[in-house]
Amino acid sequence: MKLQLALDLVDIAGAKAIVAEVAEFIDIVEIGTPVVINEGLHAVKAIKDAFPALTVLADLKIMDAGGYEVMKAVEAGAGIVTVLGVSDDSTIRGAVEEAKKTGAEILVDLINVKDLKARAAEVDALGVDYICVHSGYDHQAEGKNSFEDLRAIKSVVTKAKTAIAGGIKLSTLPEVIAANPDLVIVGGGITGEADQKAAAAEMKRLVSQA
Ligand SMILES: O=C(CO)[C@H](O)[C@H](O)COP(=O)(O)O
Repeated sequence: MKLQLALDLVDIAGAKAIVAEVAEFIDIVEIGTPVVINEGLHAVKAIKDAFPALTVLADLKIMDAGGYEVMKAVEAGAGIVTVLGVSDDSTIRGAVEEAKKTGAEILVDLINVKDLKARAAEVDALGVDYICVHSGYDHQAEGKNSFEDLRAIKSVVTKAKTAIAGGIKLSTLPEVIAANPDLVIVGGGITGEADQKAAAAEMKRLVSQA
């Protein structure tokens, strides 16, 4: 089981500072959608240049032009790029085809998908690398999480790795780990802590035991 740090509410300098603190405890660093909106793909390049050993995930939440947008993110240094599960199959196919040219990976984010099991099975058949259940900030504000959703998609996904994101904290991590995802994505559960290094270290310890 791997641990991904999601960086959403920082600029490039802030992202570098946090990653420098916790790099030894994370497998993947996510340049979150708000960071890409603010800074562009320069943020992906800056983090990959500064931390070449880390896989950088570009959370572009692609909805159209999958091949082209994946190409640009990979050029910037992304090893994983996100595409929305609600996008058309042709968009996901284009993203997968482009990623395969360079060995990059595609994570499909099922945020706002209504029939999770059906879409997860369809997306799995398209050859994506990760399928992620996700309660975004707006859903978290309504008190939702994706723990049950993870169990649901794990019953139908046979090829892709599974991932979970959205409001995961140290206190809820054991419940997440019990559902056995391949990848746990944590943003505020690390970045919002006074001691980010200690939070990341403890999360890594728990995830590594699974
Ligand atoms: O993609 C995102 C929001 O759309 C976040 O990166 C993801 O939800 C993880 O962050 P947090 O743990 O703070 O919820």
